[in-house]
Amino acid sequence: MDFFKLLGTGAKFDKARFKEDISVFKPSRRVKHETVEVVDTVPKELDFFGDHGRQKQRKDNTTAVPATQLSGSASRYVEEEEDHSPFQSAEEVGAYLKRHRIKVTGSDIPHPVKSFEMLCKEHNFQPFVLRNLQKLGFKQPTPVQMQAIPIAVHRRDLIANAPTGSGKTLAFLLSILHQVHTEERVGYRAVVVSPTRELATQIHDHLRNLTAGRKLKTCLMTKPNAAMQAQDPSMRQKFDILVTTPLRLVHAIQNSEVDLSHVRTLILDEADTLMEKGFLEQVDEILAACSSSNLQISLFSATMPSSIEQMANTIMKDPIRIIVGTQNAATETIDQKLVFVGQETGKLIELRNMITKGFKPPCLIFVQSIERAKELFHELIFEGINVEVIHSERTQTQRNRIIQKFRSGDLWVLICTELMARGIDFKGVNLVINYDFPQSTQSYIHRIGRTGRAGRLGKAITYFTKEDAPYLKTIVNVMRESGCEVPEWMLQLKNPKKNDKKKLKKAPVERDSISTTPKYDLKRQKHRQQIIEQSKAKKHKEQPAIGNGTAQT
Ligand SMILES: Nc1ncnc2c1ncn2[C@@H]1O[C@H](COP(=O)(O)OP(=O)(O)OP(=O)(O)O)[C@@H](O)[C@H]1O
Repeated sequence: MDFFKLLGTGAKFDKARFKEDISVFKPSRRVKHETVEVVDTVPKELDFFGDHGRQKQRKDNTTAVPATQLSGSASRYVEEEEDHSPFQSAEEVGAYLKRHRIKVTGSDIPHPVKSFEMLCKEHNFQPFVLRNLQKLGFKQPTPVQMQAIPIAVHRRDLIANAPTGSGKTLAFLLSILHQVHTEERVGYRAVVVSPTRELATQIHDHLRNLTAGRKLKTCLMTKPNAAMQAQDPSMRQKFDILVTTPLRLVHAIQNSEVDLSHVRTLILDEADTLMEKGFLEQVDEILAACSSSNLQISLFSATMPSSIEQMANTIMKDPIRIIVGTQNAATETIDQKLVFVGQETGKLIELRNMITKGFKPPCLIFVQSIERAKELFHELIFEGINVEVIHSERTQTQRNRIIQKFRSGDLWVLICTELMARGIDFKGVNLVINYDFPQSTQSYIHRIGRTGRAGRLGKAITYFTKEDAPYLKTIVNVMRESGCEVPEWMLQLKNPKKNDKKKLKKAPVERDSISTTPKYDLKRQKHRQQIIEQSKAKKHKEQPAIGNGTAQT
């Protein structure tokens, strides 16, 4: 215990430096080659792989990611003089797509746009869209925006696979704005479905910024909003665009609180997760309620396994498919690192070691369960770090408050579960720690994708124990695909069997609890707790029945 306290005592934060760090929360077009501090801290006795297992130390402040690697998906953030004149030939289109690492397949593919101005000139976008984009600091479309928007304007079904933080949200929101603006106002005409309430709220906020100064009405489907529309059906006619989670929308459909018969655009954000068991039935119900024969469906995600694409094809008409960069890879601006920690206890040692040496907040720490999130929070709260924990057992108000605090820089470390792995856009996150090894490649890509967004540099560290070692190759593959340096011997590791991967996805690896309390004490605590609970239950049984014969607790 004292040993851990000792490790934690050095945790100090330089407020001035932190203020400087959070300035990157502001939108920026330029890749900032900030100093990326790599703290290579595996205690020697725990360094299973010795020096081989470490990435090359990087303490430079200029070429953390070589400029050449920033071509393609990240090139939009590097100021470059582009020719914005219309395309003259198919060859020119091909060369442009290649330069921005956009692969597009399908029939009759519309040309990409080179600039937001081209949306007005060639696709009749309203000038207010351009004005609002300028106000928000968006000057050049990102590769996914260049190609996805014209496809949507041509009302084609779309499957878009682009890296985390590459601007997929703006891609689908701009398409929606163009569509709804030109139509008669008869209620909801566009619906965006996203897997979590946090993400839906973020998308809705983004939408409100884009529609500022216009009469377009957007609705974030919440319980009170649904109840209001149930009480007063005339309200439904007033809204144009709906942003929602699947479950909330299905409730509203079942209670006849919404009318989706005029919906012409349906966006499934984080589509691969929405098309998985658990959400799929809800998505089916939503599709059935969007009864217009003219329905256009778009799927967006940073990960799109082929099985999901096949399933998606069954609900789409002649879709066009976009892949930006390498399919199902992590963003290239993230420096990824794997750290062997021996056993569970090694993780806390490693984390405290890093805190002691100093790191660059804001930092997100992912664990595999709510219980573990609570445990880790209890360990870190006494470290003098500004830390919070977020998971689905916290109330919505608490969750909103925590997210707000993390965005504003009041929180330095946020411990979270898978709830925060997808879509959430914290621009300035410097570091993601996978305290618990992710349960799938997709989870890894999305988790680490909370850093290195919009062309910024980021760092991701994944701890692993002996129990995780059989799955290591899945992460090694992602690292290699996204241009990270991986030692040859790691590449020689065996891929886990399909069945094992499935098993891991269903249930995480069993782990000892996160605690610095010796196991013996923990057992005693548990035993004491059991005795208390048994005596409570006994008392409860012995209580006389009251009133109608029901015992009150
Ligand atoms: N054209 C642009 N120029 C500059 N910044 C942009 C542009 N488009 C989007 N961004 C910014 O990039 C960041 C990431 O965008 P967004 O959240 O849409 O990423 P995403 O591709 O949906 O990521 P994820 O897969 O993690 O959900 C946001 O902060 C957004 O404001």
